[in-house]
Amino acid sequence: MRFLKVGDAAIHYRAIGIGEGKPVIAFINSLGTDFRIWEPVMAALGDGYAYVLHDKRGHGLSDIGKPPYAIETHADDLIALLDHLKVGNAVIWGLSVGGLIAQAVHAKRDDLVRALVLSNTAHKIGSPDMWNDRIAAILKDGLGGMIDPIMERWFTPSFRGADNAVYAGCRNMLGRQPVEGYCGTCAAIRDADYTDAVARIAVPTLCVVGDQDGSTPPPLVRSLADLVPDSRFAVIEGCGHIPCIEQPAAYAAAVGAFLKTLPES
Ligand SMILES: O=C(O)CC1=CCC(=O)O1
Repeated sequence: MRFLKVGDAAIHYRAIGIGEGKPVIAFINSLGTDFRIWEPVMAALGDGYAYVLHDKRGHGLSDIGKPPYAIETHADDLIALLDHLKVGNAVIWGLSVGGLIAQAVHAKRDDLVRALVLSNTAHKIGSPDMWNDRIAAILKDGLGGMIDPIMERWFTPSFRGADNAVYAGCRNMLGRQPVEGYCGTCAAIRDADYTDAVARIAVPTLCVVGDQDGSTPPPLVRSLADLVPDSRFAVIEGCGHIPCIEQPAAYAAAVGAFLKTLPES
């Protein structure tokens, strides 16, 4: 179990295969998840890559620090971790708010970024009213009442079966995130607008989305791809907002095909 103190927060992380000469992938999680969501994708991609995973502050085993956060604060946590691990030139693969954080990492430190995978994300997600309503409701009543509507955006109906133990585990994962940390990251999403910054992305970029994503639907992710110079766009079939859980094999295949096109680092 590894932690790195970054400012006021201990960040929980895992590093696999770093220093072995393999291309490095740094994953960034979505809202309300911890880094275990990447296990099926790492299994599908195999040991030809090195991996860096971390729990955003306010999530998983990381400290909560001082919410509300900014996307740039989340980006600084990953930047500190990559510097600590002496990793440069990594594929930064961000899911949902993780994609916003990936955009911020590129804007701040493009020397760290070999390529971007912007998954189920956008340059701007939702509206301030939507995020303020969600924050107010969760601070008042907790996450419990939000789990069902969030699950409807995360997963397709066929995945949300009562007998699907993985689905049950994902409900537990969301419901057990600290309210202050979850709302802290909601505020970061509310305040983020990378519309101008994404036009300056100068590394190979794949924008990818599930065909039934209820949080960042395909037309929104397509609009992100249209803003990023020379980006690629892919859709994962039979999939909601969390493809690393719902369709890990197809997701790893789509991103793996993109990674194989990258110039040698
Ligand atoms: O909670 C949702 O609707 C899904 C989501 C939005 C941003 C993020 O990271 O997850």
